[in-house]
Amino acid sequence: MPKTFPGVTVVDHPLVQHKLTLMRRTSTSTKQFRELLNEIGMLICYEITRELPTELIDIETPLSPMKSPVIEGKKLVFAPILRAGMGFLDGMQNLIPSARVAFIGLYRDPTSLKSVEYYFKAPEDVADRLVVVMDPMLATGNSAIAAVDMLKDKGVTKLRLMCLLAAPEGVEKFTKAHPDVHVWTAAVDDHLNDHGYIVPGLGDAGDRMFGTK
Ligand SMILES: O=P(O)(O)OC[C@H]1O[C@H](OP(=O)(O)OP(=O)(O)O)[C@H](O)[C@@H]1O
Ligand SMILES: O=c1cc[nH]c(=O)[nH]1
Ligand SMILES: [Mg+2]
Repeated sequence: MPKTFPGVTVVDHPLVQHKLTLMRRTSTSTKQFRELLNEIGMLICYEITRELPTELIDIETPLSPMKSPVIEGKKLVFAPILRAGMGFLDGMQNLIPSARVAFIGLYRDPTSLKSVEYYFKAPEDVADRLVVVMDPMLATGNSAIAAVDMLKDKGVTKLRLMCLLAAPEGVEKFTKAHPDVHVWTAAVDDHLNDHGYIVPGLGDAGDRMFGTK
């Protein structure tokens, strides 16, 4: 039985797991890595939005008028943590084009592993919306905790966290810091190494996406 973590949904759909295996491989190219992250992003977004409220609107089919459900995309904000969170954005915007976008600039200091803020830009009325924070990697949890702190400081109360890979240490720290924010991920791996990298993991997501190493 796979271990379960309170507050975390592991998206164990075979398509997601297959694509994640390809992403983990060292031999996967930068281009393939970006494409796979985008594709997995859409599949995880499908799960994250499963319980979004819908409203009935009046439409006409070729045969008859009817009331039919729609989601209120404008009430959503996608909030990628730069840089690696950008890898989810295209696919998610394809699924929900009317969602707003907030950019959260954070990097992880390689020695202290603390997150350092360098940019924040959100819609003015972000506090009235449901915000999906996106970052493929939840390692120590420091970046995701800081991102949610920044959004809560702006008055946001409805939040979800979307990742690709998490470490048990990061899951524990994040869910303790923000028990109200549910986490979706494709896997919770074994542990963090001495440099704060997820093992077995997939390496440095930002570097693999942008070819910076
Ligand atoms: O849970 P944490 O220990 O905070 O680690 C995870 C963070 O580290 C990586 O970003 P990084 O700082 O390498 O920036 P980048 O995305 O610009 O490469 C990753 O994309 C997360 O944001
Ligand atoms: O394993 C890790 C940890 C932090 N950031 C990454 O990109 N990968
Ligand atoms: Mg990085």
